[in-house]
Amino acid sequence: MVASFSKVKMATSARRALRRIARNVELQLRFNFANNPAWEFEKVLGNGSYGITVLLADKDPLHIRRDRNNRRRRIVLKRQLIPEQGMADFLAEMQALEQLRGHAHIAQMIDSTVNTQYFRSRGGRTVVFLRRILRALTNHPENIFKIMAHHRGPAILLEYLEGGSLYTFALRQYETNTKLPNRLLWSIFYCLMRACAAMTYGKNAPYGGPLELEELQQDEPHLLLRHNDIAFRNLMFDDYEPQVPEHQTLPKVVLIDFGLATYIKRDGVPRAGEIADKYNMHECAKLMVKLIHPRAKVAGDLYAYITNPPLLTQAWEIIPDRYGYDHFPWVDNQLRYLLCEALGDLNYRPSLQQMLRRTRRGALKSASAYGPRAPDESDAACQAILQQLLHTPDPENDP
Ligand SMILES: Nc1ncnc2c1ncn2[C@@H]1O[C@H](COP(=O)(O)OP(=O)(O)OP(=O)(O)O)[C@@H](O)[C@H]1O
Repeated sequence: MVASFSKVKMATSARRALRRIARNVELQLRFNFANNPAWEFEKVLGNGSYGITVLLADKDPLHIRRDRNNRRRRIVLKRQLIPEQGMADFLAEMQALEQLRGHAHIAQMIDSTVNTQYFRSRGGRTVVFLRRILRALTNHPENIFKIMAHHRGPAILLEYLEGGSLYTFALRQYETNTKLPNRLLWSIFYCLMRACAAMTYGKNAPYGGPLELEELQQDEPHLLLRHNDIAFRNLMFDDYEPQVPEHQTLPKVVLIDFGLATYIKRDGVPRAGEIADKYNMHECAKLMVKLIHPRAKVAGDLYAYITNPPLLTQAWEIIPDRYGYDHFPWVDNQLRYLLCEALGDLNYRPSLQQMLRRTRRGALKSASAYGPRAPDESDAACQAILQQLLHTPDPENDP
């Protein structure tokens, strides 16, 4: 009892210390950007154990550098909290994001460096002055590294995904006890499967090119990439895409944060690709169950036997119980049984190819495909729910 009390105390003081360090790094960054003619520090987006993530905006006084929605360009900057700590996480994230650049369901890395000090200006005062003016006019994102050049350590620049995170979405859904339309559930699930497909092959596309919707590749070697941190907070809503049927009425969901990503060793591991796929898909399927039943016990290793189809699964709580009572009658049966399979015994889980096919079919179902027990599945109802769960300002976090 005493030992566990002191453990809690240590964890609390470690958390407090981390918050203090993050606050200091934030102040330092605010100071760095305070009088910069090109970039402005907008806000802190979050911080983990090793890094801080902030939002920067292009000052663009002449209104010549707008984003695709004709708004000010914004960029996400990730940097270390403490020099040398978490270097492996940064390197892992840079490597994975570089390889996956060009995939539609992965956050797009604009640029990265292992050490911002490489960007220190050299030359006399006049040269430095002229360079500053030129930079303010063109304002290449690389300038951000130059602004931080007197700090040691890695930094990553990412495209800003402004739709909000699935964490906020799931939390508000839970708090408001909202039944999600099946179309929204299928659409999110399909995006997650596409993100899993993205992790099977590298694209190494240059930044700024068109994004490709992920399909499994027969001829490419499997990347064997495991994300290791697929969680609501690491999934972000992006934009609607009029040219992509499944993103026309519902926005795309994108995977971020590859700091804990690892590659399965190819040598001597039979079916290593399948193992990587099933691991990533399993994490996604657990999140989907949580969106249907926020209190479901899918976090541990608790499996139960179901009879139809006969299998051991972690998703038993979302289908009718053994007395035939259905707690979630409004949720599409195809979706629920697919989740039971995806969270079933490892040897019987569907392949990524099957998951892609079945989630695509689900995501393309129309609003009228659902019976009277389903919630309102219309475009307007789905958008109203997104509006309520994502875009309503949070008085605590968005004062
Ligand atoms: N490209 C992005 N667009 C918008 N918001 C982002 C983006 N990348 C990160 N964020 C926000 O910043 C938060 C922290 O980012 P990230 O998860 O990459 O950092 P981290 O230090 O690894 O944090 P954690 O360990 O908590 O996952 C995210 O939860 C998300 O809300």
